[in-house]
Amino acid sequence: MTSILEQIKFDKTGDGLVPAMIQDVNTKDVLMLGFMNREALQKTLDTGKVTFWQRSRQKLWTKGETSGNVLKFVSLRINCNEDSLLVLAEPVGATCHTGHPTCYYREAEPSGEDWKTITEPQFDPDEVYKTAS
Ligand SMILES: N=c1c2ncn([C@@H]3O[C@H](COP(=O)(O)OP(=O)(O)OP(=O)(O)O)[C@@H](O)[C@H]3O)c2ncn1[C@@H]1O[C@H](COP(=O)(O)O)[C@@H](O)[C@H]1O
Ligand SMILES: [Mg+2]
Ligand SMILES: [Zn+2]
Repeated sequence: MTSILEQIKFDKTGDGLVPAMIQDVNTKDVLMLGFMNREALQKTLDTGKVTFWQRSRQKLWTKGETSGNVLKFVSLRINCNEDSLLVLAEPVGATCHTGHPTCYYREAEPSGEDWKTITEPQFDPDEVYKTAS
């Protein structure tokens, strides 16, 4: 096991997970937030593809395994308290399963009454995530 992993406080919330925010290394856009356990982070480091622990399915999930829209791992940052991660990555295609480049594609102003869509979808989700049946 890589020694940098030893410093990360995976046990804080009792589920062996830390939040992992993904940022585009070039544009600095915030792309998505997922959760990692040791195994997910080790796989990320080993393969160079950002991999999460998906809580509902209780399994490892390499982003892009269906869509091909992977996140190429570039580097890792840790916060002061060592209980969350910032992953710098190079996205291949749009990150969000809605087709938007980032999962954070809606914005509300302080005075606003609704969420405004601030990016354009880059693909049609029905095409990319064809329903298996
Ligand atoms: N592709 C995505 C995807 N891309 C980005 N995200 C973001 O990733 C976050 C974490 O994923 P999940 O919510 O699935 O994981 P979790 O929060 O641990 O578990 P639950 O919310 O399911 O309990 C989401 O909140 C989204 O903001 C995605 N969440 C889910 N998917 C699904 O993942 C599947 C595979 O897609 P690809 O990885 O692109 O091939 C498809 O079925 C997609 O619908
Ligand atoms: Mg979720
Ligand atoms: Zn999304």
